[in-house]
Amino acid sequence: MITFDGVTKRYPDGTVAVDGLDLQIPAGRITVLVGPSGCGKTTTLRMINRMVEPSAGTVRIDGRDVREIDPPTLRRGIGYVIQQAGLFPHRTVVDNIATVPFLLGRPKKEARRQARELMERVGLDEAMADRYPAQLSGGQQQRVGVARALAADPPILLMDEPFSAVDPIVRRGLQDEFLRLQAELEKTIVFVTHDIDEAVRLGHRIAVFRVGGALVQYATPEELLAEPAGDFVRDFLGGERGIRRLRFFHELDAEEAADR
Ligand SMILES: Nc1ncnc2c1ncn2[C@@H]1O[C@H](COP(=O)(O)OP(=O)(O)OP(=O)(O)O)[C@@H](O)[C@H]1O
Repeated sequence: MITFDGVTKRYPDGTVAVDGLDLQIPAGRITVLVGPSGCGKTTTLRMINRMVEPSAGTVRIDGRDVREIDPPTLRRGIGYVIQQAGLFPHRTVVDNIATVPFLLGRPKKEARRQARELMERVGLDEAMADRYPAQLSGGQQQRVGVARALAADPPILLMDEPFSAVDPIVRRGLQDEFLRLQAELEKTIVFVTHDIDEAVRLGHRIAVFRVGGALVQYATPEELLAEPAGDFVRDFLGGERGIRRLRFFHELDAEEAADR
């Protein structure tokens, strides 16, 4: 469990990016942070792995204040995936994925073998292994980014708009693959997006923020769609809320039917 307790981030220029945040992020589930541009989603995410330090309040992982853990140790247990994947351009796909195991001193052969296994897990053809990032499509690059973040088998994964740079059809494929993978791995995932459809599709819980860094609602997708907390959330869900709701329950029915 990741806990934010009265967390505020004020940048040196006075911008309050996150304001008095109390939030409990459950282990083993997908929690989505959603809201308009500049509402503090990325800042919130980065306070978990100490890329950003809070101005006030405490972030804890399983009860332990993250300030007590030095950043390299902390980050070994936290995978991080960003938009545009952030791959090393001069390393092959397989070596990009094996980066962290290499750093941890695992033998190269073993790390590469594991990287190939991960490629399969995230749906990448093994023929891609020796290519360089520039020789891949945007969707393939994102898959490499996810595989790389999983390589050290961290219990926590932070994902900042990981699927935003690809077209809607590819994005849908990545989301499906991601849900399948998460059902297997049960990581604690914190996922940032500004796309409410993506939030509803992926999140077990959704935290809706507004500009100024205030959390306006924290709920399951069902609760959010059925009872948006006020005009801001209602407007953010948009006029198509009824359609989204139908689609959401329709997908849920389909999944349950498939489970039977
Ligand atoms: N290093 C910084 N110095 C000053 N202000 C910053 C810094 N980083 C972010 N901000 C400001 O803090 C606020 C929140 O930014 P943040 O990136 O957390 O929002 P976001 O919700 O992730 O936005 P987006 O969806 O556009 O990425 C914004 O007003 C932003 O301009």
